[in-house]
Amino acid sequence: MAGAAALRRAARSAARALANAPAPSRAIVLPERLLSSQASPEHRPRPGVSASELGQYPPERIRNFSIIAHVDHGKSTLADRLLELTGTIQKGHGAQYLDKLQVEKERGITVKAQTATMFYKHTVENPESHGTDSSSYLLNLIDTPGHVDFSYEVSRSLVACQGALLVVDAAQGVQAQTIANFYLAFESNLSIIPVINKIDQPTADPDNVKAQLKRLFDIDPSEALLTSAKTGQGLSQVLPAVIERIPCPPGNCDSPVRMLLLDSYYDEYKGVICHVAIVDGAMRKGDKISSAATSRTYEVFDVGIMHPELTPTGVLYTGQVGYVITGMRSTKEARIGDTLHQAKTIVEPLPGFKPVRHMVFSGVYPADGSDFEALSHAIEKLTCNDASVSVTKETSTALGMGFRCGFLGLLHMDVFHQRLEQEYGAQVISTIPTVPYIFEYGDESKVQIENPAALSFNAGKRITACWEPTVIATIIIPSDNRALLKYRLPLREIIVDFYNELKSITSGYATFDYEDSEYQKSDLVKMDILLNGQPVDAMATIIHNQKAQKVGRELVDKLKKFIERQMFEITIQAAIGSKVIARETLSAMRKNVLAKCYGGDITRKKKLLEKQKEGKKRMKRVGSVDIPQEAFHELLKVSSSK
Ligand SMILES: Nc1nc2c(ncn2[C@@H]2O[C@H](COP(=O)(O)OP(=O)(O)OP(=O)(O)O)[C@@H](O)[C@H]2O)c(=O)[nH]1
Repeated sequence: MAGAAALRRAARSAARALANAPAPSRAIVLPERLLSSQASPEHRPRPGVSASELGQYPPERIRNFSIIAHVDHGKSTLADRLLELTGTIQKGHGAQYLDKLQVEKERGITVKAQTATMFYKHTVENPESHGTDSSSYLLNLIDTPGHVDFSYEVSRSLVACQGALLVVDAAQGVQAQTIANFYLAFESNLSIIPVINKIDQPTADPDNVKAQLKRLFDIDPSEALLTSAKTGQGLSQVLPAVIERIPCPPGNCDSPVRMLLLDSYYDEYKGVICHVAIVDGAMRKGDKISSAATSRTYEVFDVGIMHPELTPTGVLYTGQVGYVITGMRSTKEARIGDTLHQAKTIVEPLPGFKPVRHMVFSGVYPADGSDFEALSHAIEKLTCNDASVSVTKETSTALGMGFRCGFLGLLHMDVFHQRLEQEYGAQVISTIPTVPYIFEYGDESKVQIENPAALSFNAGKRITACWEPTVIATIIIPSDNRALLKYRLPLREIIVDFYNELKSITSGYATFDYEDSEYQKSDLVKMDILLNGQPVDAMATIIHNQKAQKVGRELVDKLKKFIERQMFEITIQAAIGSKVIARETLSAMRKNVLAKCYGGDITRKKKLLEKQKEGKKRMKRVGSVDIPQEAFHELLKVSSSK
């Protein structure tokens, strides 16, 4: 930790040196009433922001910062309060302004990083005149997700920032993602402002949290701000600290324009909207800009800031963060991490982002086979708004045509499915998620297997070795003896239910985070599931050899519960190669659903038939056996852990 501390100090002094804004003597803290009453006139939202107005904010009057924290420590609530404080949004807009997606509102989690531009008047005492000096600042705030699956979003957001508010719950203290996020920010050389939030809670213990921050990150306790995003207490300290402790963005105002493409999404009416951070120069409406990745040139149709909705300004200057709309037809053209620059100039591309590593793969198929085109369209649209999913077409004997998708984790996969349903009305069946394994054949060729069905043990090739991905897991158990545990674990073991189990055995107290690590040699086998003797390719899994027997039995058992009895007997088997390791039989059903409709009530009969049809939509027919979607979902829980 000593090395880290020295690094940290060096980073901080470099950051201070970068901040060429004169160091104010002491900030005047805004009165608390500002937080509870209407925002003052200069902070009220304005209908638009003109180019000349934006021109009044050179880099030294700009601060770009992010809010990072462990899940639920209060990032989005704090972001809301800051937006209210600066008059960017009105009070009483409803919860979590920046969590815009339905899935975010329903789950109460942030999935997508969101940027908002605020205007803020900073007032400092002037010891010479014994009065006060005020200057206006443009602040770009990026609210980031807290869950480990979305740390890629966090690391991307940090590239556009020079500082971060590290929010820590005053009662829970430092948790696993606090550590992960601190290091993401620290490695990006950001100035870190610790914010101990939720001090209104009866169990709040800010002194203890300060001691943890000192011990783990060498943060001076006097640097910590104490806030309650709920009551407003202490919030007036936050923006003055942002101005004073975070350096302004670097960049050359006189160079041709060069910007980093931070994110992109597709809007039905406006087309592709790119979020950008201007590193050098200025971009104006009508300008021609080129992509360093594709060399394509586009005209700037619209440019502006997120205030917090898209607000056209006609221009963006050095250090500013905003949006640009060009003639891009698909987000495939808008590559995240790309450098956009003035057309016909040669520029040094910006470093961009580290490539996404997909941890979990799963097949996504239409619940109703005829809907493939609709699903294809929905996936294309959604991947436009979530570029961290990888998609390739695949065909399954059991499920027909579908897609193999790569995700950052299981929550990410879940959210993707939910968004497909909610935002695009797609009904999907997903297959058991798997991690990417590596297999070596006798001729020393290696393959990465993202779909267990694709692994062939007997196609004339002998498998000589296998490797599986591992992670370094950090677990914090804040009991009487607070402990930080670090383990290397196989990725497969943590992708399903591990977190829930950890929470349940620690009464909800343990927190968990992981980072990907190297591949490790392992003894793996492919297990097939057979229904009436037919292998269901979509249910094949790769599993540790010594667990195969137990998991096979559980899988077969589970399937028996989920597959409805049909007019004939069904045998359910788990097999490794030609060896059956578990077997169950589902006896034939005698009555059919319409048998209940005695008396010939036609409306009732129709209703029942419709209900049956609805149910069928979520079924997949394998051979002659109907399998409900839940069966696929439940299988993944069994096939992962234990
Ligand atoms: N008592 C108290 N509750 C707070 C405070 N700040 C936030 N909360 C509550 O804590 C919960 C989580 O807050 P969020 O702002 O959603 O947390 P988050 O860090 O953005 O969560 P993710 O986006 O999922 O990572 C919500 O129920 C908030 O109302 C606070 O200062 N005091």
